[in-house]
Amino acid sequence: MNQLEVLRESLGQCDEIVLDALLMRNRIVEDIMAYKEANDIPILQPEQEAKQREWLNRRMEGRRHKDEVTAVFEEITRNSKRIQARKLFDYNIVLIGFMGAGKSTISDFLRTVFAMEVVEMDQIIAEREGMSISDIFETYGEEYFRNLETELLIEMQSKTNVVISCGGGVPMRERNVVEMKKNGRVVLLTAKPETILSRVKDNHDRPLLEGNKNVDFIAGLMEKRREKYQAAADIVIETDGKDKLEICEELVQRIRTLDAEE
Ligand SMILES: Nc1ncnc2c1ncn2[C@@H]1O[C@H](COP(=O)(O)OP(=O)(O)OP(=O)(O)O)[C@@H](O)[C@H]1O
Ligand SMILES: O=C(O)C1=C[C@@H](O)[C@@H](O)[C@H](O)C1
Ligand SMILES: [Mg+2]
Repeated sequence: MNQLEVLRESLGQCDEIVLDALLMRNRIVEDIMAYKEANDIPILQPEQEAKQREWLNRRMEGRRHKDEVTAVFEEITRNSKRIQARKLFDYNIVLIGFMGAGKSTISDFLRTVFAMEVVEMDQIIAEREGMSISDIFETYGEEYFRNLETELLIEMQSKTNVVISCGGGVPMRERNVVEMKKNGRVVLLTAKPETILSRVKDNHDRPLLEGNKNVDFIAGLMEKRREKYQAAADIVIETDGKDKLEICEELVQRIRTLDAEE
């Protein structure tokens, strides 16, 4: 063997070690999940990720290829999260609820902890149409917009492990509820009108609430929608006084219970 062949042989041996270590690591990730489930330990423990990052920083301090190694570990972490998510849900999570209930906040947190893809329905529809939701309503009318919502829900049925953050009016159409349930668990996030007001009062991106930022208006609109929201929901989570970690942990545990019952 010439020197090049020797070096390639060594590289191949390194790849074997990396491959075995990755397979072993993935098995351990699954074992940790199973242990948490069997012992009723919280599934979400974001402090673990921080500890692993600190460990890597310490180990790579002042060493060559720190950025490259860090990038590999980031990808490993992302994949571990995806393995966990796939073990927990083999369907989509559909978040519904009143404006300010926390659909986007919880979607974003689920993306952070489980590396799940997030579909913000309003945002995707606005991007695809090349105009804001208000402009779509004005130009083509509400029926056109509602049809786009239905089509997007149907499109999502071919995917799994996606978090769908619905526009506020999505569950008002019965057909939409039928479509979202075909490959999704529907989670209704609720909050008291006072909580909603405190969350949305300084924001101007919610046309329905502009000029209506008071508890009476919010309570009235919420009551009008309550029945349809409740009817659509597989799970209802009250969010008042809870942070996003508590809400996501509750979501995971309630979904597990629901799956176990079926
Ligand atoms: N559990 C929570 N505790 C405290 N603040 C929260 C909580 N959930 C959301 N918020 C805050 O409330 C505001 C509204 O939340 P978010 O945008 O997630 O609501 P949404 O349901 O997506 O609303 P919309 O239907 O209008 O899109 C944000 O500023 C967010 O930071
Ligand atoms: O509650 C609603 O009917 C709506 C809420 C927003 O998310 C947008 O989807 C649109 O403004 C309609
Ligand atoms: Mg939102």
